[in-house]
Amino acid sequence: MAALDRADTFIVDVPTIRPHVLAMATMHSQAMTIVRLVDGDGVEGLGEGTTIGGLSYGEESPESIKSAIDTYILPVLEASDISRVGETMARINACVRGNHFAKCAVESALLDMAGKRLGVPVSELIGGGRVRDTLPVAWTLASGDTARDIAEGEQMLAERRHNIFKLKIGKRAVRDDVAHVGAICKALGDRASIRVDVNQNWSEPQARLGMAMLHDVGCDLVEQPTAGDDIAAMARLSQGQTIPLMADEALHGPRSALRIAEAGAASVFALKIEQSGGLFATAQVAAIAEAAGLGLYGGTMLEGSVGTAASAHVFATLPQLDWGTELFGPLLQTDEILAEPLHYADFALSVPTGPGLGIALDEDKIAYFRRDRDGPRLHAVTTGA
Ligand SMILES: O=C(O)C[C@H]1C=CC(=O)O1
Ligand SMILES: [Mn+2]
Repeated sequence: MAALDRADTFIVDVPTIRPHVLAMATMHSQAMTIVRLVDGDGVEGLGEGTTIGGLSYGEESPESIKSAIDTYILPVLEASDISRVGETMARINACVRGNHFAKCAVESALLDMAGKRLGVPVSELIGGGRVRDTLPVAWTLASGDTARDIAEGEQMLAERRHNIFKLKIGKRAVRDDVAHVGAICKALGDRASIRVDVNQNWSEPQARLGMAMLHDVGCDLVEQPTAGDDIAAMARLSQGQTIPLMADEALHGPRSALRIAEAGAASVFALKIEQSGGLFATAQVAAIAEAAGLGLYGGTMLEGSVGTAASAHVFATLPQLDWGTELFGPLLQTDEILAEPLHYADFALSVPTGPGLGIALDEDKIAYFRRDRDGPRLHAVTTGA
């Protein structure tokens, strides 16, 4: 039996190392909603709820994640035995609909505490347990400028940090975007895998043209070219094109995963712990993909180190992770909020080995970056597309 003793939910704004240009927003900083739970024995659990560009990516914002946790989820935790993670999450699911990002942050904190109590990493508490200690990590080239992207890619290859690159497209005309991708494939493509993410910004005819052209210039994968809620269009594209289509925004947990798999609407799933509704739900999405013969990729919502560590623990349980991961979120930020940063080397991220998530916050950094600190504030800065 464990009872909740203290909880703190706060938003942390950390600048990005350069503007990050996506089809729907340009990021200059990242806002992470961190939840810290402490039980009666002083065991602490951490979770993170993070999205991209305020409300421009999905239906939850940093502020709504905090409000859902404080107003509706904490009262459930106060009345629960929080050592029983599955039961506690079932109680939360019974009285809070949707709000997957908020639930994921809380489930992550509960699993962090459970792992610490049991003396095992969170990865041993998910699915069949941990099967790998390192994860291949992609980097997103999204400066908005082709020459700068190529220089950045060269630097990542020289440092042996990344040899998988995702390009954010969908903002410009299809042919201009393909020219940008083609130039990067030509410069880096024999030493790296180049993929694109359209973030739903193409119509079906644009996607038909774009996917065919992208295949011809040497691109390996197209992520969410069209609207995530139009499964029929995704199925037509996925079955009619040679280049593989990866589902991202279309995936919201096991039910949507089953619908997409049944419809043949993707050949790869981008797994995201927040979009799926938590770490357990992500493992269920992965199981559906594996049963359907689909490829797996470990996705990110550009979380900082807490959410990235939680994602890494889930992805470390997957025997087949054919497309690698993109768990580079902490590297996009100017400052690290962990006492000891996550370890990136040789094109891979090391999955933490300590009990729970295996991480601890840097309290000085948190005091400085939390939005509700005293003194001058850095507000999340995001410009529209
Ligand atoms: O996949 C997305 O849409 C979100 C994200 C992942 C990498 C990146 O740069 O943005
Ligand atoms: Mn995506």
